Amino acid sequence: AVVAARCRPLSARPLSAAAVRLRAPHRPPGRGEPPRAGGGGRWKEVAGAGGDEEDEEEEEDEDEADLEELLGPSPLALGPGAQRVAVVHPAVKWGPKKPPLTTAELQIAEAVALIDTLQNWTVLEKIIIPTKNPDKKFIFGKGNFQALTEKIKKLPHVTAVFLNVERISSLTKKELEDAWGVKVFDRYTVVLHIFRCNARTKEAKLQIALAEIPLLRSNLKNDVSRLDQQRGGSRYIMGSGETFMETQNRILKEKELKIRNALEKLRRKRSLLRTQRRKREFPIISVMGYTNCGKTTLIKALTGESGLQPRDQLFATLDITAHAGYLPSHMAVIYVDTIGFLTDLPHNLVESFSATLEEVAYSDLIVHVRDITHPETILQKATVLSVLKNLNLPSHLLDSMVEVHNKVDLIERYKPTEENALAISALHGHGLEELKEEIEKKILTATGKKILTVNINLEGPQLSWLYKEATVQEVEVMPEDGTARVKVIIGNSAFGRYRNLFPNSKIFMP
Ligand SMILES: Nc1nc2c(ncn2[C@@H]2O[C@H](COP(=O)(O)OP(=O)(O)OP(=O)(O)O)[C@@H](O)[C@H]2O)c(=O)[nH]1
Ligand SMILES: [Mg+2]
Repeated sequence: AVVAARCRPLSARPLSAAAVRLRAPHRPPGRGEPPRAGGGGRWKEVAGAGGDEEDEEEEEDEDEADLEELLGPSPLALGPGAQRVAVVHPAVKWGPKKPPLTTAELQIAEAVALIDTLQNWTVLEKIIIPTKNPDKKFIFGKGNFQALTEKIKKLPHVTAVFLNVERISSLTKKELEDAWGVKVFDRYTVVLHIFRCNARTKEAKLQIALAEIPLLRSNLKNDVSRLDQQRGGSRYIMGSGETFMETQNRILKEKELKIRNALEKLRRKRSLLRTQRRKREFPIISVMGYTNCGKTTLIKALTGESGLQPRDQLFATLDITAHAGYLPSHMAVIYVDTIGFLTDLPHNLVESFSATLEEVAYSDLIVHVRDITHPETILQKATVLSVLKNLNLPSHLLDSMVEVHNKVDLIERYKPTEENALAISALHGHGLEELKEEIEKKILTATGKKILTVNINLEGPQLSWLYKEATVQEVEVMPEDGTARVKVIIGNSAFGRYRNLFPNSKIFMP
């Protein structure tokens, strides 16, 4: 079912609590102790980072006021109004600019999917227009542009044109709007609008505000050149010695700095969270993939967490969230849900979210989910891999990545062609046991943990030591001689210490 977020201006929505501290629902689990039995523990990121709570609260109130100012209504917000859209796709049919691995039809289908994501926007018309070089100012050749203009003018119900290019300059936008008599949006504006509709946490909102700065800057340039023409030269603001352009630029720069600082602050708290996760030694698994491939659905299936909301919508998830689950040997792990990728996602937008993605570098394993039913699944894979490559992740993370082919319930007798790929249906729960086994294998390698059985004397301190320092899975008591066989998951260093402390304990390696 489509549960699209209703788009309201930012200011109308209350700011959510800062998303920073990792806290289990009831009490924080001790080391090696799973977050909650049964595989459904919900991990929330909530305000405050521990330590001196009162000071923090005061500081937070101040921050809150600052943030509210930064996150005030944006001049670029498109507003909640309905739009009836003509999607225009400039198609390069030949030459070096022709995109590989896709067709104009598939590209326009994705553009339509982006528009469909917005609740009260509808696509009335899809137009593919050939062009040699979509990067040119007017995108189309003269003849094609005229034909297109006539076509658009004959569509009286259309209120906006979505020009499926990464970005158009505000000057071009204005000229096109004048020629067509309707609003014109590029991919950047549409994706930004979707992000704005879906942003829930402060961090996501700040990232969007940051992504807007380059747009505001280029708008400013045009406003100023228009003003200059109107005013015929008097460019200084009285007495300040600063031109209008300089003042506005300074204000933008200050705003950008404030946003970056606020983000930095949130991130510092997040790194604390990371240390906490590390301390508890829960392996971290980042679930990544193209938007709408089923990441959230998979995490929901793996953790049994009912609060997660997968949606048939692009960019449903904008915030990184952590969720606890269990592997077959009862090892507790944390799955991290991430923002989805998109081909030709405007560069600035990716950049503003890349700090969020940098978190991935701290995980122990990446699971790459693919929607194998999507006609562009190969292009999507290439996009995801190229973004991952640009994140400068440690090479062992890229090498150990688990590739998952999702939605196989929609294809009869699906068999992956890629070696090592696992076929699953996150929605129907097929293939999840095999996936968990595979994840466990890789996690054990990545974290240097071992699963082994040790023989202990029940009268000695071994058992309580193991409970404290490792994850105890099974205890089989031998009443006749007062010993027990204990199956544990244990890290390398703990294992070394165990051997030193209890040299006589018998160890059975698997
Ligand atoms: N048929 C089928 N549909 C699935 C499966 N997994 C996910 N879906 C559907 O695909 C859509 C997207 O699922 P999500 O889990 O929200 O995808 P996501 O990757 O988290 O998407 P974003 O957060 O928007 O990037 C939803 O409508 C899901 O019900 C599957 O195994 N089979
Ligand atoms: Mg999601």
